[in-house]
Amino acid sequence: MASQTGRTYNDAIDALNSLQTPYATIEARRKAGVRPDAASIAEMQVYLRRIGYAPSDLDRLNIVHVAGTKGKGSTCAFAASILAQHQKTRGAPRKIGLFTSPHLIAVRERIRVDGAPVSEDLFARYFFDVWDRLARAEETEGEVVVDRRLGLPMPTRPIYARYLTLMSYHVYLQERVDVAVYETGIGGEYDATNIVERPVASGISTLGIDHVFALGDTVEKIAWHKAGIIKPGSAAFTIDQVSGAANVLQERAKEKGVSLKVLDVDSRLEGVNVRPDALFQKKNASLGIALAEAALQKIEPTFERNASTLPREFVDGIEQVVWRGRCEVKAEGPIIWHIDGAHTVDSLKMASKWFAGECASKSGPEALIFNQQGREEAVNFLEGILSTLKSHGQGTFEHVVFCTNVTYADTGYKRDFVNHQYDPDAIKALTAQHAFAEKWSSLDPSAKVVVLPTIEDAINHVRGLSKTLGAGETVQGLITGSLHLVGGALGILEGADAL
Ligand SMILES: Nc1ncnc2c1ncn2[C@@H]1O[C@H](COP(=O)(O)OP(=O)(O)OP(=O)(O)O)[C@@H](O)[C@H]1O
Ligand SMILES: [Mg+2]
Ligand SMILES: [Mg+2]
Repeated sequence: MASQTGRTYNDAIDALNSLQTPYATIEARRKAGVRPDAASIAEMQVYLRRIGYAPSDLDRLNIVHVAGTKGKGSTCAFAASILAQHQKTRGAPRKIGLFTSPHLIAVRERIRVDGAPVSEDLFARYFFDVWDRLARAEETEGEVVVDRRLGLPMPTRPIYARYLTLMSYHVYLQERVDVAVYETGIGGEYDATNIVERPVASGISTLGIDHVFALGDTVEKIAWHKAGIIKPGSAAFTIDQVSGAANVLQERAKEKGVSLKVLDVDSRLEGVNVRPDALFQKKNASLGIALAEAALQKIEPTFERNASTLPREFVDGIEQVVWRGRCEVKAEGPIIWHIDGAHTVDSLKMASKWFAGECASKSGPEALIFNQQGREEAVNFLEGILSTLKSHGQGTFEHVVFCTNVTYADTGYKRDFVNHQYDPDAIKALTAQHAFAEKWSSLDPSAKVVVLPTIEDAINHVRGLSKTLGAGETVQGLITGSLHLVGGALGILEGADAL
């Protein structure tokens, strides 16, 4: 039925893709120094009203809000997974929302209800509800100028990620979600998710350097943005941070009259199987626990925190959490794929350390598939990967492949991955990939480095290496550098409908 009206899931994704800011506009803004600011929030408030909601409606969602440079998604996944286990045994929360970004395999995974991505039909319905409401509101109200810097009227609809954020509120309010876990997109203060005024709790995961153009080039400036999700009257948690960042978080919390609780690794995690078994993940889990506890305290008057042991549901939630594309291992015959969406200096070191540990007991060649599109500084991330590997007793990669984020050799991007935000000429010419290759060859002249146009080509190249294996050997493949790369790779390894 939906197809007759031209309003299928695919139609929604096509319409959504039309809301991407084209590369040329991004460049022009960058040159003019236009950054997200308070106007971005004012606009989101107008859009929310135009789709029929007041900011206070969001209170019904009991939002758990998470910002941070790394570990946001994992923290959110832990919190949501704990809540899901609690729901299973105790019937509360009634319905759990989980809003994350970016997506790995399909856009609709960004908006989950009770663990599952919203179905294609529901996604299409809610997507076009919002689409139509925004157009109608503009027709009746006329154009609104919120952005005084540019003096331009607000576009009819917000851009891609902001549109999905707006839509998520519609989905969760309609579906009567009573706890919604929200990952910020970029930063916090001016992020589209920050129109929530009374979250149940805010959590700030590990801070570091990323999104320098939007957020600033020091960890202090970045911390200022992230602290923007701390709200008067709501609980706030973080884990230990580098000192500059920690101070800014505390100052900002104090200004708002909030006592920001700094969590150690939760001692109740002793004996709990946190995967991967790494400090960073235990920090993410600790934050997830505190956030879930805060949510349960709000919605379930009888819930009592037990300071010495974790309830069974919490342990199950942590041990059974699924967060795809992060520290994932997949065996494919003689190839063992290690898949991790790390894309900052620190997280790439973390991923390399994890890979080195996984390879310690294996024999056979190691192969890297890497990309990061549209960020020139990524060429400097390569050194960290190599030195981490070496310092953890692994040699180096025998084979290194750089490819674009284009999924398939024949058909190009999967619809959910169409991206207008990168320089199309650079993708065609494999400019970034050649720069990576040159850098890697200078760091490790013995590596066999190749540049290939698509993810599919890169995977097939590594598959080809298994033909020359000796007895008992496997190829250890690491796919990292970009969540788009990792999502495309999972799609290829698992079939196009992988989710
Ligand atoms: N607390 C942490 N500190 C450092 N690195 C981390 C941390 N948590 C996760 N990572 C690394 O970053 C990768 C991405 O984790 P995750 O998806 O939780 O982060 P995110 O903050 O949501 O990142 P994104 O910018 O992709 O949204 C992980 O696979 C892991 O390699
Ligand atoms: Mg990020
Ligand atoms: Mg994320």
